[in-house]
Amino acid sequence: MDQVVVTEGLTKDYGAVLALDGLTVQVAPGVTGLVGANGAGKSTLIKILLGLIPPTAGRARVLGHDIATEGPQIRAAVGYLPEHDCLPPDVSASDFAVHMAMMSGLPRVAARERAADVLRHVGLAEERYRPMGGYSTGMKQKAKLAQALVHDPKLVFLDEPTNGLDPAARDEMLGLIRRIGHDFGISIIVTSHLLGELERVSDQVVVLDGGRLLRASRTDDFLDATGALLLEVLGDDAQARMLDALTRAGLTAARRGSMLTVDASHPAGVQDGGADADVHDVVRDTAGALGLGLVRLQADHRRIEDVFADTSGPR
Ligand SMILES: Nc1ncnc2c1ncn2[C@@H]1O[C@H](COP(=O)(O)OP(=O)(O)OP(=O)(O)O)[C@@H](O)[C@H]1O
Repeated sequence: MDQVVVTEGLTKDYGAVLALDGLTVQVAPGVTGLVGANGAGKSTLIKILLGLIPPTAGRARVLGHDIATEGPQIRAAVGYLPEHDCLPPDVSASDFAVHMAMMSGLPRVAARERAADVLRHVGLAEERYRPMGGYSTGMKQKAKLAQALVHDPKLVFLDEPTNGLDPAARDEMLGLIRRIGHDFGISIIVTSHLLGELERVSDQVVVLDGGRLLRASRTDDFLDATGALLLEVLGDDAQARMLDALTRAGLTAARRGSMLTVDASHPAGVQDGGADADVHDVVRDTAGALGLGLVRLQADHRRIEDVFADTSGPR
C-alpha cells in the first residue's frame, strides 16, 4: 500500500527556534511510533501535516494529498488527539463526540450512533453523560481519542496520548492503540517522549532529534538481536572474576549493570561456524571452572533507547 505520510525537506522555523530541520521521511500504513525527547519537533510535524501551521520550507503529502493545497481533504480523512487539555469542561463526552461527528458531516442520528459506538470502544461507559471537567486524566484522554475516531478516519495522529497517565491507565491506552490499529485497520501515528514506550504497539518507529530524522525503521529491526549474549553470575566478586576469565578465554566481554555482555558474533579466538554455540559452551565452562552460579544466559536484544543513545552523540 502507498505511504500514509511522505515529507521532503520539511522545515519549520519559529524565529529563534528551528523546530524541524529539513525532515525527509516516509511513513508506511500501520501503527507508527513517532518518538523523540521534549522539543524534538513531534507536535510541530503533526500540526504541519494537519495543515494547522504552514512549514517554512519543504513539502509533504498525507494519504496522497498535498498539505499546501489539499488541507480540507486531509482533515476529512484524518483524526487528531491534541497533546494539551482542550475539552470543554461543561460538555459531556457523549455530546462532544456527537458534535464532532456532525461537524464532519454525519447526520444527527448517524452521529449519535457512531459516537455511542466509539465511546463504548474506548471504554467510557456511564460517565460519558457527565461533564468532562470532572474527568480524570485517563478519561479525558479517552474522550479525546473518541472524538479523533468518530468520523471513521483512515489515519489518526495521537499526540502524547499517555502523557500524565498512571501505569495502569497507560497500559490501557497502549492496548487501545494496538486494537484500533490492528483490528480496525486505521493507520496511527502516535508520539511519545518515552522512547521505549511504543515498542510494544508500533509496527514502525520514527525517531526525531532536534528536528532531524535520527532513524526510521520497522520496530523489529530496532529490536533485532545484537549478536551478543547477556549473562549474569552469582558468587563472590563474580562479575569481575567472570569478566577476567572470559577475556583470557579470548572473548570480548563488558559489564552492563549487574550483568555482562559477550560478543558472540565474531568472537576472537573462537572458531567461525557454530560460533554462537561455542560461546555458550565457553561461558558455561568458565562459570563452572570458577565455581560461580550462572543465573542468566540469553541473547541480548536492543531497545529503542540503545539505538537513540548510540546515534545521538554531540553534533
Ligand atoms: N509556537 C511556537 N513558537 C516558538 N517556538 C515553538 C512553538 N512551538 C514549538 N516551539 C519550539 O519548537 C521546538 C519543537 O517543539 P515541538 O512542540 O514540536 O516538540 P515536541 O517534540 O512535540 O516536544 P513536546 O513533547 O515537548 O511537545 C521546541 O523547541 C519548542 O519550544
